[in-house]
Amino acid sequence: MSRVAVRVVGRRLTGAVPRRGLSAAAAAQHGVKVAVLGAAGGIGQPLSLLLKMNARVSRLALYDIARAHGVAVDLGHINSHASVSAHQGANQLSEALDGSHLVVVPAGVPRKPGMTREDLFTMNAHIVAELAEACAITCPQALLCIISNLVNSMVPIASEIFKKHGVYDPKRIFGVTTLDVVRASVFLADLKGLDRSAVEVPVVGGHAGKTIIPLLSQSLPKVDLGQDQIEMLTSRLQEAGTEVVKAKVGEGSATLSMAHAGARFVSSLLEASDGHKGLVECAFVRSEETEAAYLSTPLLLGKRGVERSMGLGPLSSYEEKLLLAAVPELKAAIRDGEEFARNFK
Ligand SMILES: NC(=O)c1ccc[n+]([C@@H]2O[C@H](COP(=O)([O-])OP(=O)(O)OC[C@H]3O[C@@H](n4cnc5c(N)ncnc54)[C@H](O)[C@@H]3O)[C@@H](O)[C@H]2O)c1
Ligand SMILES: O=C(O)C[C@H](O)C(=O)O
Repeated sequence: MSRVAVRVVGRRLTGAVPRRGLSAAAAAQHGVKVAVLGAAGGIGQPLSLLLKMNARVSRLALYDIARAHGVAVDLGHINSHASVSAHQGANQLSEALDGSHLVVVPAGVPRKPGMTREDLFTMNAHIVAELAEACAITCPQALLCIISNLVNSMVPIASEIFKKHGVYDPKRIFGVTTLDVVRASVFLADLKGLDRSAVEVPVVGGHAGKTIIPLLSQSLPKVDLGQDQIEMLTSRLQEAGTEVVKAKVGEGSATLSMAHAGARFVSSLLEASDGHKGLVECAFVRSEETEAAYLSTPLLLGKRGVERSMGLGPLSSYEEKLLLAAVPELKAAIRDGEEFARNFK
């Protein structure tokens, strides 16, 4: 939930601590390999660029069904630490994944105006299931970060595929919802004239329409808002993806802000894997908080992925109502994903 590392006291997050860098020598020693699946896409390219600049990444494997070579050669000319390799086409997927510590998946089809994220289910379910299966076979211990929509269904699909292969660890499979947190911070900061980089709003639930729930009552710093402002911010956040889709008039959905959000999430995971304490990010994971088997909540990150969920915290009555409305929608999306995975292959 926080771009800077945060200290955790109970479930409250207080005080920023400096983010520590890593020397190239230390990074080489750590030898962290990150694979990007869908690396030549609208998100994949800027995300790969940001990961190329991350000192914790020493090997960056770029996989796509097309155009991976060009992107890899281009990024390979940047004089940052990570080496870059290209893997193009299904027969090169396992070499991309081999030895990966973290796999990030922006592969899939984006929305066009008039579509919902649910409309992407069928196309992206096949893509995510195939990629998850390859991960379960080749790098079952890797942290798996799924960006592809519908996130609310894709995480259950990947989880079921891992279960089929007997390698499921719920602490390692994430639906990336960081863009919601980033947007909520911007929208709140702009409304109140605050420094955008100094505002954090936890966003829970899922990543589609009414399942996106900003917990404005738990913002840092605490901000006084009228009910009309809370409702305006909530509905803007729930429609923010559509705002971008409309603005791009048929050229896809959010890519640059998503790349930033994805790079932030990966960076937090790598930092926590490296032993840094107190890092909290929201993500869509296996959950016991509600009747929905998967939910986005703030998560304390540790060496092996999720250390523990920080829970939902004290909700306002409005936030409780939002959650109540989201749970049936989440359960349906999760059921669709699980059903798809059961019938896969
Ligand atoms: N989680 C979020 O917050 C969030 C935000 C924005 C977009 N998204 C989603 O991310 C996905 C990608 O968006 P985009 O704008 O980058 O789309 P894009 O079409 O620009 O890129 C997708 C890439 O995936 C590749 N691809 C397709 N099938 C593949 C396969 N089987 N294996 C590997 N690569 C494959 C394509 O070749 C393409 O390069 C969409 O589903 C979109 O809805 C999620
Ligand atoms: O809205 C979309 O389709 C893409 C993404 O989920 C977003 O929130 O921008």
